Amino acid sequence: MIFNNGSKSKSKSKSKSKSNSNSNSKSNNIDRKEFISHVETKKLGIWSKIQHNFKNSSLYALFSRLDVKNPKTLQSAYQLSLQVSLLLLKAFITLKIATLDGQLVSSLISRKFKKFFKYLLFWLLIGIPNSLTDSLLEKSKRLLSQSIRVNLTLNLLDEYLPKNGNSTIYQLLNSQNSSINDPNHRLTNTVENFSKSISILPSQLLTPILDILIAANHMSKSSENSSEGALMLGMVANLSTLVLKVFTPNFSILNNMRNTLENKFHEFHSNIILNNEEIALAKGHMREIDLLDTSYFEFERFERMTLRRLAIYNFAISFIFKYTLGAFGLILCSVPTFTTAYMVNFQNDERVVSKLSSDFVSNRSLLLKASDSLGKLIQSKKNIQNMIGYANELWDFEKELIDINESSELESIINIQKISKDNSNNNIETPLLTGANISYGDEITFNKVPLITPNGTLLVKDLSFSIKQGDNLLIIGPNGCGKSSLFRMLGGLWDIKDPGKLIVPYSKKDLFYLPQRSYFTYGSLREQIIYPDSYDDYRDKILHAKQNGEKLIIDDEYLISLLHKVNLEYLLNYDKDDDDDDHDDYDDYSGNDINDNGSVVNVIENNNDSSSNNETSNSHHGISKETSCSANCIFMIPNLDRIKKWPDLLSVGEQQRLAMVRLYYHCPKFAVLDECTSSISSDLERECYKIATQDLKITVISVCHRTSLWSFHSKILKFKKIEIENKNGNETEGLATTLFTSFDPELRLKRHEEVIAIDNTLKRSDELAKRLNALKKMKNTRSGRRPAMMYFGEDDDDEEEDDDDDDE
Ligand SMILES: Nc1ncnc2c1ncn2[C@@H]1O[C@H](COP(=O)(O)OP(=O)(O)OP(=O)(O)O)[C@@H](O)[C@H]1O
Repeated sequence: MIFNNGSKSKSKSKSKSKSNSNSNSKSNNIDRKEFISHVETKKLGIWSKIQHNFKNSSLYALFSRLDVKNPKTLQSAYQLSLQVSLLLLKAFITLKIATLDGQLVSSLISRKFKKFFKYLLFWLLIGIPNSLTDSLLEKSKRLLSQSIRVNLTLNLLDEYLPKNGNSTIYQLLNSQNSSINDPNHRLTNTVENFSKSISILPSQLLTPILDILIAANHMSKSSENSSEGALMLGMVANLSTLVLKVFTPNFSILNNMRNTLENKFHEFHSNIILNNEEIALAKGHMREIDLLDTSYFEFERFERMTLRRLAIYNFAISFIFKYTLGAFGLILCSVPTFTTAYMVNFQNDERVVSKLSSDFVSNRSLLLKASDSLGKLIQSKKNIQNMIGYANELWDFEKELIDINESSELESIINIQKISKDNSNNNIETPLLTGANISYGDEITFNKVPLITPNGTLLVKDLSFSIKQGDNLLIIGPNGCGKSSLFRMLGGLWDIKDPGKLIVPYSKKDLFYLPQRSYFTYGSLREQIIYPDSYDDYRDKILHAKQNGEKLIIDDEYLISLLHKVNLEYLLNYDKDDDDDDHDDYDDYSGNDINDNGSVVNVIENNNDSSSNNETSNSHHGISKETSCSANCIFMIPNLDRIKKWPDLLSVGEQQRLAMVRLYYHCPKFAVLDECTSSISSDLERECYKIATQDLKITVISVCHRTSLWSFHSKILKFKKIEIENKNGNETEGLATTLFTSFDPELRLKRHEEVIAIDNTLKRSDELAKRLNALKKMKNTRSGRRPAMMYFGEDDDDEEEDDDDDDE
């Protein structure tokens, strides 16, 4: 089988070539390379060609990434060799059973009952190893599939969520060049399907080959004309495969199409789950049903088409291999019987008849099995094509992840080398940001940084500002001008393009980001607060602080005091009655178990080390025996262990307050607050800012619309959109400019209020001027008195006259 994804990359490079001339020449280069390699492979022999193509295949690339010394890889190799041994054993048993079948018939015909029962007993006994081999084979297939799956998943996850904290997922999902939009599907379904198809491959290939070899060998022993017969059988089999090609669909393409349609359907469902509240409030059910129906209908139509083609294919396989080849096999088996019967001196001797019957029965059973196996061998093409499809999908995914990570790793290495040269210190943590235009310091400085979106839209030509610790910065500007984009650059999600330079703190813990809606996980309340710290980090920090005799120890009590500060202490007793149910619901999810004190014990850790029962029964969140005594002192307050669906339980305002607690816990030097308190009441919002800026001395860079927060800032960065004339001479909104200055909140607020007052007065005077005009018009109409109408009462006229008097 030839594995090649060359055509895919060719079409990919072709599509890119349309977009610009650079990529055009690049794709031409790729085409030329492919052409040269194609010519080179043509010169090679068949075996070398297979080797060459295999080495260029996704399957090879995928497996070459696996670590050979990894226990999981060794386990897979062990399962594979076990499966091969079991298959050989199974073939041997099949041969024995076929021989026994023949001997049973022979003893029956010659009426040797003793022998018959002896063979019957053998036949029964051989059933034990046969059944055992079958069940072990099934088990080894599943274990092989499982170990391949675990190995691949771990490999992919290492690239997907790299330990160095690179924002790989963001770049994968937001990059213009990325073709991956279903990483979840690839990480789950595709990996599972791929592992399954690999695990059944040895038995799919080896069993039929062994069956055919055994049948050929057995027949050659029992018949004189076996070589001619085998030749004829080979020719018929060859002809059959040619006929079958007509009915065989391309399973790889079918598989890819199924995945695409299934993904689309899944995506619509995920959207509904994610936005359930918005859809319910907007009463958008019918619209969603339409979308789901359409995508399901497409999927269903495709499935029906596939089933139709599969039915024809299965019929062809069954008829051609089971019956056509089976019938031919029967003819071959019967040849020795007939040739013996027509021999000149043939006597109807019982011994000869029983020998002929025995040979016929064994040959027949082996040949029928072999013809059936040949069909299965042909059918394994379907599995191989599917497997190649899955391998392509997985390798495309992994390659994309590797490319993203390698580019940022290279930058990271360069930066670390730069730093270690300066500091002559080799043991340096990975920096907050990496890149050619990044340097480190105790400040945040943007120097002529062009603000460009990933799809190339220029938002601000050159953004420049600089803040040091204590310079709280307020960012204001109209919607869509690029305020959050600035934070994306600061967070390393978007590149800093030339000639821009960015100075940031080196350590990751010195900058913290709080968006309008923070991320909360299913888990304990403590986990929500300390995120992204793990329990180990939390414990280490406490132990470190205690060892160094620090005054402030950030432990459970401190967390509770923080919750008090933002009026969230009631979360400690949240839904107390439902606790048991909730624990039941989420224990499985978190891998945690609740002990008698209501604190959490990590089940995974327990399972990992079943030998140390005493150790783990005392353990808390994976903390080992040595530290278990201190663990009891660390996880003191069981109420913080309450596991809930926090994102669903909390209102937006509560989530924002909890996010502020998270900020206080981490207490970074700098914090980006992107409208993160917009749903908190004004008084509490001021209190939250006061704690951050004045009590904890966190330097904030905030986007906020309420003037009540201005007083916490000493610098301002103002975005203003500039109007650009387009070709038609119309003005359109385009770039934004920025102005960075010092900020006197009191003065600014006074001016702001003055501006509002003047604005209101102007508006009022406009209204008064309009009213005056209207009244003047009325008066002019009055002076040219219209004739009184028949149905106007006298009173009306009088009233109008009174009005006129008043006006005057
Ligand atoms: N991932 C992205 N890819 C491409 N363009 C983006 C991306 N994210 C944002 N943009 C575009 O960048 C522009 C600025 O967006 P940004 O989120 O920075 O606005 P903002 O000033 O924060 O607005 P608001 O006050 O509404 O939050 C918008 O036109 C938006 O469409």
